[in-house]
Amino acid sequence: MKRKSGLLRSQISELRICLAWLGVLSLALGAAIVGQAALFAEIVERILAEGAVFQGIFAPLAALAAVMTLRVLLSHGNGRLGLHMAAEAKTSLRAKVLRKLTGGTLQAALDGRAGGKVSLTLDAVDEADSYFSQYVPRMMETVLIPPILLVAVFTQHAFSGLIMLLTAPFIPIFMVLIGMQTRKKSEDKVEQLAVFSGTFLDSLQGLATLKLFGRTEERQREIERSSLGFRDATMGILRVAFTNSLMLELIVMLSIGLLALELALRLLVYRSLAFGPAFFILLLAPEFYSLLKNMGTAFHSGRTAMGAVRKVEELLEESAMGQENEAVDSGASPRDAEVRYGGTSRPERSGQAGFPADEMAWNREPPLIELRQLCFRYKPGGFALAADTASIAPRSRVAIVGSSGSGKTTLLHLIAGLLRPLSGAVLVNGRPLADYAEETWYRHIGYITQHPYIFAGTFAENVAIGADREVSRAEIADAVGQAELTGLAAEWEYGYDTMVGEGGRGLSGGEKQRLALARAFLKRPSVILFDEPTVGLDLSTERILQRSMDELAKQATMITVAHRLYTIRHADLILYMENGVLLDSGRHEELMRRLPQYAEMVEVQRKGGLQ
Ligand SMILES: Nc1ncnc2c1ncn2[C@@H]1O[C@H](COP(=O)(O)OP(=O)(O)OP(=O)(O)O)[C@@H](O)[C@H]1O
Repeated sequence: MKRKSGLLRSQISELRICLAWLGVLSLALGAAIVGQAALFAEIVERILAEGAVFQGIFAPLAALAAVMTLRVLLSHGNGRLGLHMAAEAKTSLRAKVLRKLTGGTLQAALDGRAGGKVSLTLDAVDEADSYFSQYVPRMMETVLIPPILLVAVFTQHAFSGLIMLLTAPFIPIFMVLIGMQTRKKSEDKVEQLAVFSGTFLDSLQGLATLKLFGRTEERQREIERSSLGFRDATMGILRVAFTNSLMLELIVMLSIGLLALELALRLLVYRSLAFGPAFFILLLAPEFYSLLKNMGTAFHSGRTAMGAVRKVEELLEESAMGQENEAVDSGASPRDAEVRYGGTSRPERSGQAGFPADEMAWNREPPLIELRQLCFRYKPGGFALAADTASIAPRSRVAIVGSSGSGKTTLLHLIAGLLRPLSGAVLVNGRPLADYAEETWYRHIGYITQHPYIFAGTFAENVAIGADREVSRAEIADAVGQAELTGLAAEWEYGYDTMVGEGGRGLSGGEKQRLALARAFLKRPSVILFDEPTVGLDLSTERILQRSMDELAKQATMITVAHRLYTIRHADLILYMENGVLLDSGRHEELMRRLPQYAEMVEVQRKGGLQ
């Protein structure tokens, strides 16, 4: 068994009380098993040896019924406790994962595959179930009950006890051997399953493309191949598992057989043992071995669960480390740490000055935003961004420009606080952004991306998330009107109550952006980040977008990743990015004069007719 992970240890320590109860129940269960065997042996001995009738065995029979009932109740209690522990542990693990995923930066959320994270949150956490519902209770039973049974046997007949003591280790040893044999096969199976699901999902997502290129049959064969691979891997494991359980049964049978032979010889040939104790030992032997066998089964589920918990732990460690580095580098405060770490205070970070959550009190008045020696990397050795200095005045219109991949979106995300710089800072009203509480900052920010997120819900609900308060239908209608979307909703049968997003009706790219605008009208942020569409929208949508942006910009600072010459020329400040470096900043005329790359870009855009 692998070393117990820190996360597992902390989960177990959270469940200390349940574990203590589990111990008490297991001890009582051990006593009940011994009592049941003793009473049963007593009754049989009275009937066979003493020829007792019903009156003679009434008392032990009643006691046996009571002990058996108690045993059932104790087993049930153990099961319930296991399930309770599993539920508690899963809730706590899932909460930890979700807190990390939602409390972290955009960067942490972007790292790795989305599917992997979903699988981690749902599947891996579910797999941890068997550790608490199976492995822990079975282990507790195996550690506590067999010694009780052994002591009981030793008190009756030491030699039989010795046989049980010597044969017992064969079962765990055999289990370990099976584990070693199936480990590689299980890993193969998981890999085959990943390949199979991957191929299947890819094919589904790209069905249209595959059809257009006439590649469906080829893909079908590939799916077939990977599904057969998965089947073979599963069958391989089942083959080993069946053979091994046969072997295991054989070991148990041989051990019990050996014990029975020894007892029979003592009883009948040497006559050195009475019937009662011999029968009692024979009743306890199957219980003893079956407990050890159960431990073997639990061992396997425990092993899988430990792997799953390890995966969860890696995710937690990864994001914790990433966030800590970023936060320390950017001089984040403990208050910030509290927001990002989901309330976990870190002792090594105390001593820095903290700021109250409502510190950002600019009362909807746009703040002064400054960039100071900003450095950022997604990954070591990868794309690097450097922005020395720039000052964004309140209510100004800023255009971030540059060629594709030059880092415009990255800079926008850094300004938004969605990414945290490795060094340097984004100053908001003279104070590093990291000093402010996340929720407070985001309350003042509006971000209109090229692909706004539309969640499954009604159209009205989708607009309403723009506000951080309860909003009336009239307010929603007003915002929708300002984004010039009223006509669209009016066409639908259920109007504002029409379901949109996943499972509902679809929206075009332009409609989605206007919905994002409606959200912004509802929120009225003092800083608006806008990722201008790269593809040309139709003329009427373009105009609506322009009018809406102009309206929103009256009371806000507008920072746009700009592609249209109109936006660029009318900007108060243009930030020109090249290969991740903020090369120059200034107004259109200034840059035209002193930055040949900029003049060239403008020329290309002009020729492209993007005005
Ligand atoms: N999550 C990420 N992880 C690693 N690298 C990334 C990530 N996002 C972007 N990059 C890389 O960072 C660089 C800058 O990307 P960015 O999206 O900021 O460019 P851009 O100027 O906005 O491009 P475009 O105009 O094409 O949208 C690119 O080389 C991109 O591949």
